[in-house]
Amino acid sequence: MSWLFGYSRPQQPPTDEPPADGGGSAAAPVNLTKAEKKAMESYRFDSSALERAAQAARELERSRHAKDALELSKLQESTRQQEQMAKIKEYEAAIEQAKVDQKRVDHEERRKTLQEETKQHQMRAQYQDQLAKTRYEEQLVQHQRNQDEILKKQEESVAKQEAMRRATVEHEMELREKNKLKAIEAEARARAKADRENRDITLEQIKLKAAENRTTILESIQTAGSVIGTGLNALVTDWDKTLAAAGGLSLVALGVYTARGATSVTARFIEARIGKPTLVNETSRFSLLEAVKHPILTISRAIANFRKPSDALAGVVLAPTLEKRLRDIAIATKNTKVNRGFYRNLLMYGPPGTGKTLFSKKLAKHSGMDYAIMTGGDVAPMGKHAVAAIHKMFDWANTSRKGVLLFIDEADAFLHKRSSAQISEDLRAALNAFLYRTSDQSSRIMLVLASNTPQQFDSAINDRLDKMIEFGLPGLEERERLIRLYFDKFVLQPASEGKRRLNVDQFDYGALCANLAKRTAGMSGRALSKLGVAWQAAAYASDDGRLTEQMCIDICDDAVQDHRQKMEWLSAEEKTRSMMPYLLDLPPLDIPEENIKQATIKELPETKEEPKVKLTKRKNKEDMEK
Ligand SMILES: Nc1ncnc2c1ncn2[C@@H]1O[C@H](COP(=O)(O)OP(=O)(O)OP(=O)(O)O)[C@@H](O)[C@H]1O
Repeated sequence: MSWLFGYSRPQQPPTDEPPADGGGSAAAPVNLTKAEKKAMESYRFDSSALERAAQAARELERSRHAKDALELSKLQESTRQQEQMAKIKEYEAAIEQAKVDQKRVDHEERRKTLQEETKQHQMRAQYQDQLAKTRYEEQLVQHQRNQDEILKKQEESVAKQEAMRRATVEHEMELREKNKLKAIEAEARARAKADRENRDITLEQIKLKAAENRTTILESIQTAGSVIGTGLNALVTDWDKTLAAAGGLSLVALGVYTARGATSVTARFIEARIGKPTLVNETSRFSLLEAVKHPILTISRAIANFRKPSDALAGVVLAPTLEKRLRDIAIATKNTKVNRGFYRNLLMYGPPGTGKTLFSKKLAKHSGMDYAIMTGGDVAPMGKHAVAAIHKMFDWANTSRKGVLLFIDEADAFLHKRSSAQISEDLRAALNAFLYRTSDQSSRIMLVLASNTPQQFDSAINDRLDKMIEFGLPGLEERERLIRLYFDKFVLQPASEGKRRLNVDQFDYGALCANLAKRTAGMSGRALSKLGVAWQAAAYASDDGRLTEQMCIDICDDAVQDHRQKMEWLSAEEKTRSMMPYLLDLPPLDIPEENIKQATIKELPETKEEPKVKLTKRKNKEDMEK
């Protein structure tokens, strides 16, 4: 509409000239100054615009497009209004956005404050906690101190009471003693007085008794003398009677002595054959008593004995060099048996569970001998009966036709040095008896001693030994063979039989055994055999009776940990004594094999000196020094 009022047109500058239309009514005074004119201009109403508007309105009214123009102008106006509205909306949106931003900032600020507050709270709580802990600890210490004091006081009081009690008892005893003495004295005095008073009567009685005794004895002597005299007279006069009496007496004496000797010989003979001596724990020898007690076992043993002699090293896993030595010994022993030669005495030494007993049994079986196992530790508890038991055992062994391999486990327990202060009189006597029975080479008894500490043997025992064999802990290869052996025996065989509830997962058994061999460094053959038993037990214990590879590894790791714990429990002295110096400092599980077996026993001890242990192959010196 602006054009209506003439806004759209350029405004004409006010001119100084008078308007042409002769609007003379408003004609300006001619002689006005410029400032006056300007002041007047501001009060003047310019009607030309109105006139122009009226003119335009008239023209418009006359125009054919007046309506359209009006519509157009309305449209333009509404468009402009909408634009304004949109701008207002934009402004409002911007204001809302600003409010949201403000809120976010406020929220952020509040969150930070909250965080800070939480932190402060936490710190305060921690501090308070610390304070409480310190206070509690102080209280505990105080409490402990109080307890100690109470305990001390109690102890003192108990000690005082005890002292008082003892003093009372002593006093009581003293009084009792005094009373007793007084009573005895009074009694003695009374008796003396009574004796003194009855002296005459007593003397009379004694005299009468003595006279009676004398008469009785004289009469008996007279009677006996007359009887014997008559008998002797008759004997001397009759010579036949004399001879018969002498013969009878001699025969009676002979009969008594013969019966006594025969009874003891028969008893010893029967004892030696029927039962096994008390000292022998286990034997392969047939005995009547054992056959009655365990008939099935005896029959199965007898059947096994009739079979071909087994290999001495079957089922025994050892290092190749040791295996070769033992094979030579087995062959020599067998030939000795065949040729009825003299057996050689052996000493097997080394850590426990390395196969000493196992090999000895196999050796006896292989050579066709009987074996008998006794334990050195059984001798000491027998006390003074030990000597008789040792003699009995040797007597029993000597009666064997096949020959006996006498295996003495833990031999050091009773074959100690005689000079040792620890050895008792009974044990010394037992050792002497043993030395006496083994002084000569025997074609009946092969002595095999096993010990973890042979350095303690008496020198005379060392003198009796012909061969000494060291059984070391199994190396990597031997461990692998052992694990294979026991995995097969305790897991694969029962699983393949199918009779028992045992299944094994499918995996590479060989690889597993090799892996486990690496993990079990330092473990003995016995420990590895127990591993096999543990696998079997784990399979039976599982829900489906299935043994997995992981189970095998876990059980093995457990066993290794247990083994390490056991080794740590051993005192250093025990480790040295039991010839396991390489266990003084156990290597970590992943240490390579060659670094583990760093030490071996080099020298057997001299008789008097303490064992000399030489550590060789020190590859990881630092580890050992630790
Ligand atoms: N070298 C080995 N080969 C196969 N099995 C072995 C070996 N060493 C030990 N074992 C297993 O350990 C068990 C115990 O071994 P053995 O009784 O022979 O040991 P040891 O050396 O006599 O021990 P200790 O000194 O404690 O008497 C054996 O029955 C066997 O199952």
